Amino acid sequence: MRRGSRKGGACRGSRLPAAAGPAMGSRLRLCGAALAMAGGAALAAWAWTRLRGRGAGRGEPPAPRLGPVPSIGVAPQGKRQGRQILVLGLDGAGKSSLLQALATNQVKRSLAPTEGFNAVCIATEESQMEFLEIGGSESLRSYWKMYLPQVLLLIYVVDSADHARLPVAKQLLHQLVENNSTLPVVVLAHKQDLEGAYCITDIHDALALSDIGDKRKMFLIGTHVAEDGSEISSSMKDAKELIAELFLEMQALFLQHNSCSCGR
Ligand SMILES: Nc1nc2c(ncn2[C@@H]2O[C@H](COP(=O)(O)OP(=O)(O)OP(=O)(O)O)[C@@H](O)[C@H]2O)c(=O)[nH]1
Ligand SMILES: [Mg+2]
Repeated sequence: MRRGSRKGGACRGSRLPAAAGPAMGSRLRLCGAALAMAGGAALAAWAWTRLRGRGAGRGEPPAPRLGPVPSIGVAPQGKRQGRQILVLGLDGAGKSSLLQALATNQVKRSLAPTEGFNAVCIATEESQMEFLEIGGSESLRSYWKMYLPQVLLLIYVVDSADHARLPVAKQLLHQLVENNSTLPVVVLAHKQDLEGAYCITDIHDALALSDIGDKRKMFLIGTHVAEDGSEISSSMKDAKELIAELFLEMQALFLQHNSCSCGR
């Protein structure tokens, strides 16, 4: 396996330029520090302003809540169907840290492993995004698949420097989406700040993303949350904008589908 550059940017000696896309056979967009997009123009209009404000309390999004894994079929599922974004990945990949940063625009690394689920809400002018992280430890992975049918979008986080566990991360991702050929997937190649972190091209290869169907929308973005207290990196902002836009798009499709079903 080749080693890549840090910081989620261009990949030294990579076979794929930052803006490569169609040649990969799927609708994957590779996104570096500047969120290079390629191929057909899904998500052309970024709407960062939609993400501002309307959180709980003093305009701040609520802090992540921790809790036990809910029984399947009850909250946080149920009537929230069609609004949730599922966040999965191996333990320690950085899911909670990422969510914290996305919710507050500030970096504050989470240190405690998620022992159940972690629900984070980000309100936008148009909708309310509900992120649901299920912890990545082995005992919790059996719950992952149960949440898939009712979410609009899957965010899959990998620790780009955890080379040894990339094959496991790949296997789990492939198992997750094997029976769902259209669920959009955003892969976050996280911890790009770490020495030895694989760049997005290497992560693309290690996860065999080309093999995950050609019907779904798929994106790969390098991210990191570097320093406590600092503002989030531009790649994190790009990821947030991408997720918000994709979420709105999928929610519109979901509502359209539901109203058609009701009219029958
Ligand atoms: N260097 C570096 N460390 C990070 C980054 N993001 C998170 N971490 C650290 O990685 C460790 C795990 O982070 P978490 O956010 O708890 O990981 P998780 O995926 O939520 O793990 P589980 O809840 O156990 O599934 C923590 O010590 C974080 O401080 C990053 O971008 N760079
Ligand atoms: Mg966590």
